[in-house]
Amino acid sequence: MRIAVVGTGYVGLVTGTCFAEVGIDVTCIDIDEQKIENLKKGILPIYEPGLKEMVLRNTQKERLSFSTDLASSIQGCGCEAAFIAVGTPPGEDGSADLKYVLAVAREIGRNMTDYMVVVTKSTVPVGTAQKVRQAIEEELEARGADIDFDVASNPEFLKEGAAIEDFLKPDRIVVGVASERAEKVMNKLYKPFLMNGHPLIFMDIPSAEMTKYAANAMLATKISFMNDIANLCEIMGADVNMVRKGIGSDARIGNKFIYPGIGYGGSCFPKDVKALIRTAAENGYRMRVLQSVEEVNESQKEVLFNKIDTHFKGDLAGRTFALWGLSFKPKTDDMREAPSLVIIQKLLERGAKVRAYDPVAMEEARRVLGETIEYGKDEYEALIDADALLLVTEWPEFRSPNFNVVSKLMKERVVFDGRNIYDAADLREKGFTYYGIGLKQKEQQLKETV
Ligand SMILES: NC(=O)C1=CN([C@@H]2O[C@H](COP(=O)(O)OP(=O)(O)OC[C@H]3O[C@@H](n4cnc5c(N)ncnc54)[C@H](O)[C@@H]3O)[C@@H](O)[C@H]2O)C=CC1
Ligand SMILES: O=C(O)[C@H]1O[C@H](OP(=O)(O)OP(=O)(O)OC[C@H]2O[C@@H](n3ccc(=O)[nH]c3=O)[C@H](O)[C@@H]2O)[C@H](O)[C@@H](O)[C@@H]1O
Repeated sequence: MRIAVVGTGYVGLVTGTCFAEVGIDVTCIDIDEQKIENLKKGILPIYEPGLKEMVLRNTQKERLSFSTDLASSIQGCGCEAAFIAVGTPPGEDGSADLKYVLAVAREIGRNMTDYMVVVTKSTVPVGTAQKVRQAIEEELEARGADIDFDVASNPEFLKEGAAIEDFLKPDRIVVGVASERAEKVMNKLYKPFLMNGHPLIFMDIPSAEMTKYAANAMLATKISFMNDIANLCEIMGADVNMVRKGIGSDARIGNKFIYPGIGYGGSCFPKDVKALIRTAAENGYRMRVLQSVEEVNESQKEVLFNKIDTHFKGDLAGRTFALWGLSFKPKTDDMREAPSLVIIQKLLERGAKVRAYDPVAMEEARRVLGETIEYGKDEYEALIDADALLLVTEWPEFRSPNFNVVSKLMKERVVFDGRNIYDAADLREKGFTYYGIGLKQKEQQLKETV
């Protein structure tokens, strides 16, 4: 079986490589010539655990190849499906910008020679597959070509940092189709991934498109809800870690995705929540819950900075802050909508200095932040003479540092833990002033004043 995957970013590259891994012949296509040249040499554009080895293995076995030429990847080569996996960034009004998706659809229409299923893998609003169909039909008509084709919607649910595992062993695969022929092709493609009993759920195309937004919106809602609860815990003298365990053991609620923190980031939750709100507004409906989800998230990104500002009584100019973790979450180099960016910007605005360390995102951070901050060679170097440590991304290597070394390196022993990964009592015993998210700050303050 042969397929083409257009767009070799986080989703396209993982999708193409995982399909190749199960024996399908895949061509990954991108308009970025440098990216394709690098991929041909085994240099990956992104950091994703296990991906490089898998790319190399499958290119060596000649099941996976890279090209900038979409035409030759779909013409007369028995290509049964073309996946569109390009970006759908937010436009100015929050709606998903479909120009990249539709540009690919048009190119497919200009070049296809035989029946194929054109699959939208990108996250796109309801109605997009229909627009893809129309774009292809217009191009075929302009060519005077009478070629049968189908469109399908196959949203992707992988998480960065665990993308391969998520793709190979998905909780479910959702496919929206409008014909039996398309269903057959998609069934054949995904059969190898169904060995573990995970369901392949076929549905109509609009429902598949909506499923993706509903999933991300629900996950974002869980996070904002917990952040709201965490903030209230702090005010009332409760401990959100206890509350999290208390509610998470109810199977109806579940113990996953209820960790409070400094707001959700990344390329998807922020943009997809905005896009769904926008879609609803365009159709005369107000997504009241999601508007609040977004509002809570925006203010949550400032929570750590506000704690810092309060602790230092507004006197931040000239101080040095060590920041551990720059990427929006561990195991990725992705800096898109990372809460670290908000914290850094606020500290710099107040005349403070930031020295950061991240195991893999420093190159990407340099691209975004330039030399506005300093970069440590490792987590300990970032701490030298720092007024406080800010734990921003919970990379495994930050979980149990040697706090004796930490305290010797720092000017002041203050820790602001944006992910609640440290034991508050233990750190306080070691002489640190410790701030987490939603912890018993009130009781602590009371104790301190007695
Ligand atoms: N990043 C993630 O974890 C997930 C992303 N998604 C969705 O998947 C889509 C892609 O996201 P990412 O992979 O993160 O994007 P990305 O920005 O990492 O990659 C997109 C790629 O498409 C290429 N491209 C743009 N126009 C093209 C064209 N005309 N022809 C060929 N290539 C073209 C770009 O050069 C880039 O390499 C988005 O809609 C996103 O919402 C869905 C699930 C997970
Ligand atoms: O559509 C997408 O692109 C993807 O978006 C998310 O994946 P991702 O953004 O890679 O990362 P997550 O692990 O979901 O984390 C998102 C954000 O939520 C935060 N988060 C997550 C979980 C939690 O309990 N608390 C919390 O604050 C993380 O720190 C991070 O900033 C979804 O989890 C994927 O299913 C989806 O495919």
